[in-house]
Amino acid sequence: MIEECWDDVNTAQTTVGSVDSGTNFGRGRGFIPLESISNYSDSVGCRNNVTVDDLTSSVPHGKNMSNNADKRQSSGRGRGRNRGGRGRVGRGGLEGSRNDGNGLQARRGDSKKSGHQRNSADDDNGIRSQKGKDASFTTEQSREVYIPPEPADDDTMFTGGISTGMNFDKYDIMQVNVTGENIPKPTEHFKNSGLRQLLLDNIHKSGYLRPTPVQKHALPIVMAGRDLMACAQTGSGKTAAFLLPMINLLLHDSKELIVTNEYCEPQAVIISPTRELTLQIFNEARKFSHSSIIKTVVVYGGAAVYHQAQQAMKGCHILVGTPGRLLDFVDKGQITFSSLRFLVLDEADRMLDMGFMPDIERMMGHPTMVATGERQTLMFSATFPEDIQRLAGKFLNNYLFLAVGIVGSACSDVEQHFHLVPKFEKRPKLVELISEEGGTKILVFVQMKRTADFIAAYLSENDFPTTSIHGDRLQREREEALADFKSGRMGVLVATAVAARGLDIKNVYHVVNYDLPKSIDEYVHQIGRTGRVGNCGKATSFYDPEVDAPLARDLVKILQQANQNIPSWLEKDASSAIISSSYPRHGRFGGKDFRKFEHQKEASDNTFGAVTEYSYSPPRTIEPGAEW
Ligand SMILES: Nc1ncnc2c1ncn2[C@@H]1O[C@H](COP(=O)(O)OP(=O)(O)OP(=O)(O)O)[C@@H](O)[C@H]1O
Repeated sequence: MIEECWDDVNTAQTTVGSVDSGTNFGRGRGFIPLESISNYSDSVGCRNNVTVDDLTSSVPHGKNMSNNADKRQSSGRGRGRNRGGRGRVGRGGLEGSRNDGNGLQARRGDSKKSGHQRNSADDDNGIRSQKGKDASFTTEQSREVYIPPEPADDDTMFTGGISTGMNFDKYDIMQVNVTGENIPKPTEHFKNSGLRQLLLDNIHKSGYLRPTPVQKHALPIVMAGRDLMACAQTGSGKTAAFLLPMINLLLHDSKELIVTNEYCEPQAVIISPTRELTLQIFNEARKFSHSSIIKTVVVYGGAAVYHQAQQAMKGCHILVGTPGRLLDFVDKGQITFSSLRFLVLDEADRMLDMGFMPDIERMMGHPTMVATGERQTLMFSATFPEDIQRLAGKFLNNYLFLAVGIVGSACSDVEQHFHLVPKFEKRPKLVELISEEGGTKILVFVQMKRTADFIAAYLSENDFPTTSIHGDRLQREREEALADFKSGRMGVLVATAVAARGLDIKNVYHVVNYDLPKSIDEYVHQIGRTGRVGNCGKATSFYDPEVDAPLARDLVKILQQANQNIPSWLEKDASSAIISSSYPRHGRFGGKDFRKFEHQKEASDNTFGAVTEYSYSPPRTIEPGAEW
């Protein structure tokens, strides 16, 4: 596979950490001229053209398609130019691909060399192709050999996090439940948590003053060597909750790092569902282990395999990866699990759903995988449906279950608004909303990749600097889009579900669900991109009764739990809604550990070492609305 990639280097356009200069706001990198995707206006916002069904097919319908292709080729702007260029010089060129009229090429054909199907939906729209693996490994997308920029290695790595907001103190009154045997006591402060000085220094440099509830509980649990399934609301510091104690143990009880010319044996593997989240966790791990001997490597789809292999072959204690790319290295014997001490599934419910479970099972069943009980397995998410909890149980050993707040509930710092908007009125409504707010730091979620491009182009044409992120964009473009949004170069980011989970972006004040997701859990994650670490945020959702009615009941429940206003029309829809069979039916609001412990009721003294349930009830309920 590496040879294949080297071949790519010779034949395809090579990008080494490139950030193109772009042009003006709205017409810089990532800008697609609206005229080149004019048939999309039919699909997204106007009547008398294509239908929702059309939107779900792989290429758009409409007779303008070939014209658009021509325009795209000749316009020479934005992605059309890049892709045309790649097609010309890359192996196979444009063969086997067709233009989707959006400045993008819908890829067709096979990838027989790898046995993988070409499919770009590895982490898109919450649905992952069974065939796709981390499909970018072998897709046409990877023909641009992308080597990501070197990660920061100075003090700037400590400045990326979000500063705590006015509601940070309210974390202390959240209800926390820990169930399982022999529960360690929570720690109140970082300084007496038992973390090593190096970690305390890095925590301090990161601007953390006090641990969040999930950190207070997870730190001693992980440091005690226990397995953990943890659920805490979005933006409440789950990443540090597993990284800090893990790095502490890797340093405190250090073991020889095993690496040869052929393979590397990481001591901790962290798996997450999307590339950008994986990259973010990698940077967090580097930040917390800064100035230590800990080496961290990242592997994810869409970036050059040979480059990642080179990094891994230098040896790493911590390996962060997306499942597909990680498995590819494992299959080639370049990464083995023989020295594994920690296995972390971030966004664990997503990692264990139907899309990713086969990959996870393959890893868990790998001949080199260390058995449960001999490794520590940690699972974290803001949502943890009961049926997924049950599935997860087989990968854990006598674990503790930690729930901060109501499992699967939305962050109460996010003000949630709903507008009844039929699909043909969404576009003007979005422009109205964005105009009211001056077009800055607004994250817009859509369901379809092509909708993302269309809306991004449309907003750009209307002088709102906008970019997009979705599974059909090249990895370089995805990372640039995110960087542009983070830096404020682009005020609006239109995203599919690739950006729904985990991404931690400063100053996102407003999330707009242009399209509501199909599951309530994804809704919780999407609106959780704002209102993080005690900051207030706002989420506005366009509710199209024709499409979204099956979600109404769950939405009402989420709004009730977060003490939010519930529009009467939504309540009405909820009471009359027939739950669609396409909607997940699992116990979405399973608020507790599904396991039953003998003596669970009797154990109320919370004595260290003898407790089966540690429960702390706050003296008063949280009423976020009162302060807004
Ligand atoms: N104790 C703390 N004090 C101050 N800031 C913190 C603390 N812990 C974490 N943060 C910051 O809070 C932000 C959110 O953290 P993180 O991304 O880990 O949240 P999360 O719970 O994993 O969210 P999600 O469910 O969306 O993945 C980050 O910017 C992080 O740096």
